[in-house]
Amino acid sequence: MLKGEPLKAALANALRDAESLGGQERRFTALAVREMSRHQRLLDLASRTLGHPPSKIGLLEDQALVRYVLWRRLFCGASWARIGPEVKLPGPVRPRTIKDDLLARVVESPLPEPAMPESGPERLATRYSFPNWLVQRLAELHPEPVLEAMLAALDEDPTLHFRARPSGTRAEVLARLAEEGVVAEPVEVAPDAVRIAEASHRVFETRVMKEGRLQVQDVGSQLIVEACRPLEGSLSGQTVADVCAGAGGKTLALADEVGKSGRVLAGDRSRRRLAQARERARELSLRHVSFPHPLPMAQADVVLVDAPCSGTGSLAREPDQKWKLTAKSVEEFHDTQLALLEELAGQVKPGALVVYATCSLLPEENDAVVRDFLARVPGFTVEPLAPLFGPERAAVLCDGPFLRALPPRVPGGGFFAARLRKG
Ligand SMILES: C[S@@+](CC[C@H](N)C(=O)[O-])C[C@H]1O[C@@H](n2cnc3c(N)ncnc32)[C@H](O)[C@@H]1O
Repeated sequence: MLKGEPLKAALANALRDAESLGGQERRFTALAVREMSRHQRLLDLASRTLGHPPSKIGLLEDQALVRYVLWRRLFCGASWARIGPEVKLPGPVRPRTIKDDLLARVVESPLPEPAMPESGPERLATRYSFPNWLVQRLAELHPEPVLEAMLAALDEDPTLHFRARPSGTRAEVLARLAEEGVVAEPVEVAPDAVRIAEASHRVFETRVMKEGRLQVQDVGSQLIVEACRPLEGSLSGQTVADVCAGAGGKTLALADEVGKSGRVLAGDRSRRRLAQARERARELSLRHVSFPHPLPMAQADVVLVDAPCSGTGSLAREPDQKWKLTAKSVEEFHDTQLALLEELAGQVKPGALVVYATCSLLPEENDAVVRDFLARVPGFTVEPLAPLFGPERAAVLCDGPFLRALPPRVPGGGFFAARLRKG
């Protein structure tokens, strides 16, 4: 978990092996690990202020321990009486050189107000634990109050959002959840989106969930699927190619949209993720989803390119990514995204709609990819998304011709989509 593997995968592996942990302990462990990564910069500043700079703490395990006790102190308001037993180990289970009395001092010593940087972006980067380069880039795009609200939203453990299925049945699903004692509410900006207002795990035990009437899905992901709809009518009966289907989140939603008279053709470079997508489609008996290789792109009326990206819009869910990304990796994503679009442009049929989407906040991976694609590949035009969403939602969701869902105005992560029509 400390060696550069994505946190989500490392956590899943570690928890799989920790057979003795119960459900509540697993949830707490996952939360604690995410939080330590999420608030890393602020926790390290507190550690430095208390005279223990992380650079002077030799073992990574010890650094993690100090971050943990500081997270419990500063974000959970826990005292040493509570934290002490949590960090005591029955034996030499792992390397650890820090003694309990030092940890106790870290929790109990008065913490002077840490010296905050003066400059706007650096102050925000410190306050909300983001790398300077990313906040500086975002500060070029958004006024400070907007940026601060965005960073604050990305600095919180995200609320789980769900999609009511099939489309248009949200009110019924909400009523069924209420009958089962789960408090949930509609999310205004997306017609099928549901937010659960309490500890999210209970919803997984409900009948409505077990019947497959709810799917975990970000609000932004739901909007991207909506961006695949025709301006008039519905996707019913159409053929959609989901080029970067991953584990199938949007594939399942697209399958609901096209219905049994339509088809979803799903592909992805990762066989492992595609196997997960196949399994999920099988569980929901979505027989009109298939996984041909190569994808017969010329058969598709709509092609969704949910491109690999920096995931800067999903940093609330995957906080470790912010410490791994660099400005250079963003440039590399741009090149991959452009190559992906260029490669399929020649394969899609005339009249087809290509929806290009990311969960990135950065124009390098969004507007610039569309701009460079249009400059290099003739025959495509951008179709504005506002008419699809209607004026009220477009005012919140659209920026020029594009979908640009930004937290906290749109709950959940940040997303982008563009509609490209082949002439
Ligand atoms: C943003 S994720 C897709 C998420 C997925 N659509 C969902 O809703 O859950 C991007 C995906 O693109 C895949 N990918 C990366 N390069 C690719 C390529 N050249 N062709 C197809 N898929 C690719 C990755 O394996 C990854 O699963």
